[in-house]
Amino acid sequence: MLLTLSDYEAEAQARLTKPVWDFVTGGAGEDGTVRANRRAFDGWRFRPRVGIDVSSIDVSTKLLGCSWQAPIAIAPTALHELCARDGELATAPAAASVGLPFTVSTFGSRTIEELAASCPQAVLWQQVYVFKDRSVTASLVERAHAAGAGAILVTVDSPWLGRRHRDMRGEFAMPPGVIARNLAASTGDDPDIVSPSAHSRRTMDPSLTWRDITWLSGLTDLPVVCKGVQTGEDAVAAREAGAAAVVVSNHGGRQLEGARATLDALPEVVAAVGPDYPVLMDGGVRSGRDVLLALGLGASAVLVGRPVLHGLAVAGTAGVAGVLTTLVEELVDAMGHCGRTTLRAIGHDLVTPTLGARP
Ligand SMILES: Cc1cc2nc3c(=O)[nH]c(=O)nc-3n(C[C@H](O)[C@H](O)[C@H](O)COP(=O)(O)O)c2cc1C
Ligand SMILES: CCCCC(=O)C(=O)O
Repeated sequence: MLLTLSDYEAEAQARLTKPVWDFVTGGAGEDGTVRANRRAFDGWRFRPRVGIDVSSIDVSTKLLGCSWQAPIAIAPTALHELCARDGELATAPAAASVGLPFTVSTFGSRTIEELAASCPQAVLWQQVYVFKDRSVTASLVERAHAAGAGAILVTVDSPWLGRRHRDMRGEFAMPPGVIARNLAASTGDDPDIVSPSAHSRRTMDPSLTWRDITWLSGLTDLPVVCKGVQTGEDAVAAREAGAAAVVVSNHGGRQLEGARATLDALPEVVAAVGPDYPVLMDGGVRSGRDVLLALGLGASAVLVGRPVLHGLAVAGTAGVAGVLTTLVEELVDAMGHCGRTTLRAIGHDLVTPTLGARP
């Protein structure tokens, strides 16, 4: 029975080849930060209130110029065709049916134009990297705008891709026929991503600074969101560079082994930018209760990465819709039991450190 996101994960593992499973699941080094992201949620418990009418619960929100049915978006992950034949073409209708934004990766196996045409109801965001060749980044932004995207997420944690031991030991190579078509539409040819790590060394720009974010913000009227911020200082710098929001993210533990859990970094970031600036987070969110803890610690919304790929591998569109619906239903359930009927009613008083879990 597919009751929880762990059920989808186990079923996905049974369906994917080992190299693809390792690529999706793995992180930098020995996966220490991947585990930290998950464990951090165990460090917090709820302080439920009772005596409050919870017969009607509204988890919808307005953020970054669009309406969301719940404070959850799909994080950008490369190449959905690794997990399902139609790739992102299967993901977009699931996001649209649940009413949540879908961030298309630079390395999407389908172009943002194809996705916008095939699923006009979907709220699509475009993730970009700052490439050495700035014209490729600018082209991604321009195409996203023309395709009707709602926001640009610029990933700032990737001078190159992290040292991912699982992929290095398994000598991961992209399966033949899996093509980064979204990037290809901006470079004009099929980018050689057989080794993602080698491709990143050739193309991603390690000289990226906040000046580049200012440049990027000047290219578009769309909200620009900085993804990959892990400190209060950098959140303030992102805001000064023109970002409309930040995503507290360590790239799902795939970049710096030893980075702290994102849930642990979140309160510092929220304190630095104040309550009126949108702070999103991702990394290890695997239930609606996790979503609620993140909101209690100050997040405006969360993104989910791997669980969407698990849903895709299990049952395409229906699988992704199942994963997203589960998260929303669990969030509503937990809010009711906590005596909270709207997102506005969620504050730091909702959470308390787990006794014995923290020094
Ligand atoms: C297979 C895979 C591919 C990813 N590709 C990208 C990408 O192309 N761009 C990006 O900014 N982040 C990428 N990420 C990171 C996700 O956007 C997100 O930060 C992370 O998956 C969140 O953690 P979670 O998987 O625990 O939810 C990728 C993550 C995975 C697992
Ligand atoms: C082919 C690009 C892979 C991207 C990726 O793995 C990541 O951003 O984590």
